[in-house]
Amino acid sequence: MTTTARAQGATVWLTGLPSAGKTTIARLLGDRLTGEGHRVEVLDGDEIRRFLSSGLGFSRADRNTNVQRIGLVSEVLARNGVLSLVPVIAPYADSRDAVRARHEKSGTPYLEVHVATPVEVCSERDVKGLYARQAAGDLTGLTGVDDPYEPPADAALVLRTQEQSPRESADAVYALLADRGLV
Ligand SMILES: Nc1ncnc2c1ncn2[C@@H]1O[C@H](COP(=O)(O)OS(=O)(=O)O)[C@@H](OP(=O)(O)O)[C@H]1O
Ligand SMILES: Nc1ncnc2c1ncn2[C@@H]1O[C@H](COP(=O)(O)OP(=O)(O)O)[C@@H](O)[C@H]1O
Repeated sequence: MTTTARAQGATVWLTGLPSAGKTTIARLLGDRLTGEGHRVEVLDGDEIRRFLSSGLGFSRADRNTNVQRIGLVSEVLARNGVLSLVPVIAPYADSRDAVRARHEKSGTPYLEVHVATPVEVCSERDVKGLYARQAAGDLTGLTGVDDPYEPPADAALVLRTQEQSPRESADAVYALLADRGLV
């Protein structure tokens, strides 16, 4: 057991379109880190929206509120030694920048990972049927289709998941954490 004594936490924010692979990668990575003895939390977007952000929709203002709430929780966890994995779309650069600034203020590591799966691939995967609903006219404001997604200009890592297995993507994030001395 060489890693359990480490108290250094971090936020790893996985940003990308619906069905890009954010949740899959966070869960695989979380399992690996937990198995190695790290303290890990996955702040799942859907779950947060059922509780902490219940009542919020998908307007720009509501998405920003959602992201700031999650950013606050994640920073508190990370500051206290947890590796906090955040698979949340966070489509707006200014929202993500505010989360980054919150972490910088407390000297807490914040790593942005762009799960950069092209929209054509995401809409093929369509894990939750959202792309089909948008195409059928049953849903509007879908990120990457008829709502904005501002790709990060300064991501610590960009994942092209259409060319990788989920395990390879999760391992690439693990390698980033290792490179930063966080695992
Ligand atoms: N209009 C629209 N646009 C985007 N996403 C939508 C929408 N309606 C519902 N959903 C589903 O909501 C899931 C959680 O979204 P997030 O909290 O990550 O979004 S945000 O950061 O607040 O923009 C998000 O989860 P993921 O598919 O895991 O990304 C979507 O499945
Ligand atoms: N390299 C990869 N990384 C992550 N997911 C992948 C990858 N290749 C294929 N997939 C598949 O893409 C889908 C992504 O779904 P999910 O993780 O729920 O996306 P998101 O959380 O971004 O909405 C899953 O069915 C997953 O198996």
